[in-house]
Amino acid sequence: MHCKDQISHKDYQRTADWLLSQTQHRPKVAIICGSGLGMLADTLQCQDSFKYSDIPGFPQSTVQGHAGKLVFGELEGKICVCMQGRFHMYEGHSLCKVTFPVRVFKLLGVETLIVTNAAGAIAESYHCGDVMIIRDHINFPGLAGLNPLIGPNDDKFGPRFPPMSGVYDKDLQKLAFDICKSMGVSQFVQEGVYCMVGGPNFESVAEAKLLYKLGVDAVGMSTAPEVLVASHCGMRVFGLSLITNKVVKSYEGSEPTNHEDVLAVSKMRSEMLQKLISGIIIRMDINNNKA
Ligand SMILES: O=P(O)(O)O[C@@H]1C[C@H](O)[C@@H](CO)O1
Ligand code: HPA
Repeated sequence: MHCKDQISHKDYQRTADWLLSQTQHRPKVAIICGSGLGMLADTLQCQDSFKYSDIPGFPQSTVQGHAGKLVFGELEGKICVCMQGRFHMYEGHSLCKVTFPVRVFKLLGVETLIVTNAAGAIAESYHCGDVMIIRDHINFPGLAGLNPLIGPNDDKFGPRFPPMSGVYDKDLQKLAFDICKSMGVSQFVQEGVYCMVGGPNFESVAEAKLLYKLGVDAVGMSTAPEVLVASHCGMRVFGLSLITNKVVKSYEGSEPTNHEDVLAVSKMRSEMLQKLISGIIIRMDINNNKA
């Protein structure tokens, strides 16, 4: 079920070739926008934008706060492609579909993947509106055998047994910290472990307590499969979680989490995230090519 629709190299190539025929942009950086964070794409200049429904082979977004558009453009001369809306396992997509765009990006020539997500705080010291630089992840569905790399390995993308230690690029983490310092927002910045759960329900109190004991700092319903597939095919990866809610860890008197609050907090911090990600891309070491 994780990869019920086995996708062949030709399928990824067909989508990549179509995109290359529709835009002059040749991105080196791809950004996947989390819930309510799609406005990051608005910072791109000279945009070419494609609805997912118009892109051959692309899955469709079904979640509120995920616009369903692929936007190509420039940031101070650096060429980027931005997913305004990602695909989640809980929408019913197989993990091959969830991660389909990442392999298409690889074939477009992308070398660095930036992932963002909305996540709930498990760590006691985190507050709503904090930004967590992802140091590592726990891929719960992956540990249980729901993994996009299950099935015949495509050696053209990467090895059968890819390592997952050190996947989140340390230099980019340091750069992000430095930029936060220069923006004067260090007080909102955390560094920690993201845990992917399957969703779509938010956690029970007992599950939240379990995640706390496991050393999870923030929990969400995405990101790990995309990071896995990007790392498998040799991309550099950087990830940010926007803390949109405190996960309920007590049976006494806490408000339950809801998606509307998640979107409201994303909106509140969108400008800061836009500036941070633009700053990273502008100062990152990348080469650009035009078609
Ligand atoms: O796409 P992300 O991981 O940002 O979305 C999170 C997880 C759920 O899709 C949704 C819950 O509000 O936000
Ligand atoms: N749990 C899981 N996913 C989430 C949460 C949460 O509390 N907040 C935003 N995405």
